[in-house]
Amino acid sequence: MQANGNANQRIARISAHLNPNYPKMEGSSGLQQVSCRAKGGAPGFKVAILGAAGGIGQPLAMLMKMNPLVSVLHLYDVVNSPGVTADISHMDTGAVVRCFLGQSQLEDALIGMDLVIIPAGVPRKPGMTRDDLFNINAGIVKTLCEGITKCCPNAIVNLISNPVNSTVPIAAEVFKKAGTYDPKRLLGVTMLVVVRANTFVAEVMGLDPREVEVPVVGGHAGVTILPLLSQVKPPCSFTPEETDYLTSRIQNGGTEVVEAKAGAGSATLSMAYAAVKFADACLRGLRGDASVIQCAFVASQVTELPFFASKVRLGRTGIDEIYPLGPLNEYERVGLEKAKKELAESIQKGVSFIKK
Ligand SMILES: NC(=O)C1=CN([C@@H]2O[C@H](COP(=O)(O)OP(=O)(O)OC[C@H]3O[C@@H](n4cnc5c(N)ncnc54)[C@H](O)[C@@H]3O)[C@@H](O)[C@H]2O)C=CC1
Ligand SMILES: O=C([O-])CC(=O)C(=O)O
Repeated sequence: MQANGNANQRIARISAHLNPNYPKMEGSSGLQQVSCRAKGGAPGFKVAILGAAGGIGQPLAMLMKMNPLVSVLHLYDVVNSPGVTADISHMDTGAVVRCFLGQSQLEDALIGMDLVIIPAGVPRKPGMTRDDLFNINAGIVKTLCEGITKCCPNAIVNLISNPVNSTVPIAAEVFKKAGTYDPKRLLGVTMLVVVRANTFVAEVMGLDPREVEVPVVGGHAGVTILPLLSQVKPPCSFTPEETDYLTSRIQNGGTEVVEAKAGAGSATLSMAYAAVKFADACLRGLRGDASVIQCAFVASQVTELPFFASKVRLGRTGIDEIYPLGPLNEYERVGLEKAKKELAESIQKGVSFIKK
């Protein structure tokens, strides 16, 4: 009897981890869920993904479940998160996975998180700009960030939802309103353009993309995406034609995928890869690793604009240092002026959405 009692308690505990609605889910087999939870849980960080059932969210959840720095992984969405959680929780890696479904479970999803990754929102279709997503995604980001202010105001936030040039200022205003804003902890994820830039430069130069580092500064849409080809590592020199080709391909990489997917969304797999690369950098910073440097769209004094993407060093409390742009060539100086003009409007649009 005692043994059965303990076993039942274990099953209940396991099922509750998988879905906080347990035992409301009694119709489903508790035993089926026994295999869904790793024993104990590895030491590490607690990470929530908001929008976890989406095109980015699913592969992102899978890759975060594989990250040894993650001990607890909360998967939140307004639809389909139970299926994604059940699926991913069968992976025999250390992180414990928990499901959260619908607005009423948002706060539970966020309590105690160290890192919150937000890929919630609608993606582009051919013919749309990222800014065309503003009307829907601004409200989604606002609601999710209000949850963060209440439940994990000290978490690092990685914001993926587009238009990043406006959603990051929206998040900042929500946090300011709640009195929880710490600019060191809010990062717009621009890693995908860096990943693309490394790949495209490697292709042109006949290099291994893993050995190429291209700083990409500015923002995350069209001309606001400014690759600094004069600062590529290893040092490369490009003809004017190569510079034009690479700049344009990097700036339009998102559109290239949107068009190839022909109405079925935008980049999801490469984005999940980039998001995990970036989240891992944030977690290594939190752990105290030295010299963790990535590009991100952050509150910044690098230019006269209040937000700008450039290289940042990540540490125990988020951003430890924001690096200046370094020497630019004439092509990049012209690009910078164009980028700043569009960025200023997108930032203001985000700020006004909350301040209106
Ligand atoms: N920063 C970047 O480099 C990139 C950003 N994106 C952006 O990421 C966003 C998501 O893209 P996909 O995953 O392809 O879209 P998707 O439509 O496949 O997935 C979005 C998910 O968000 C969920 N969602 C909607 N409203 C929500 C809410 N209020 N709370 C929680 N979840 C909610 C949906 O249910 C869905 O599961 C888009 O805005 C897209 O433009 C996409 C690629 C790159
Ligand atoms: O292009 C889009 O809409 C999605 C995105 O931000 C990217 O792929 O860089």
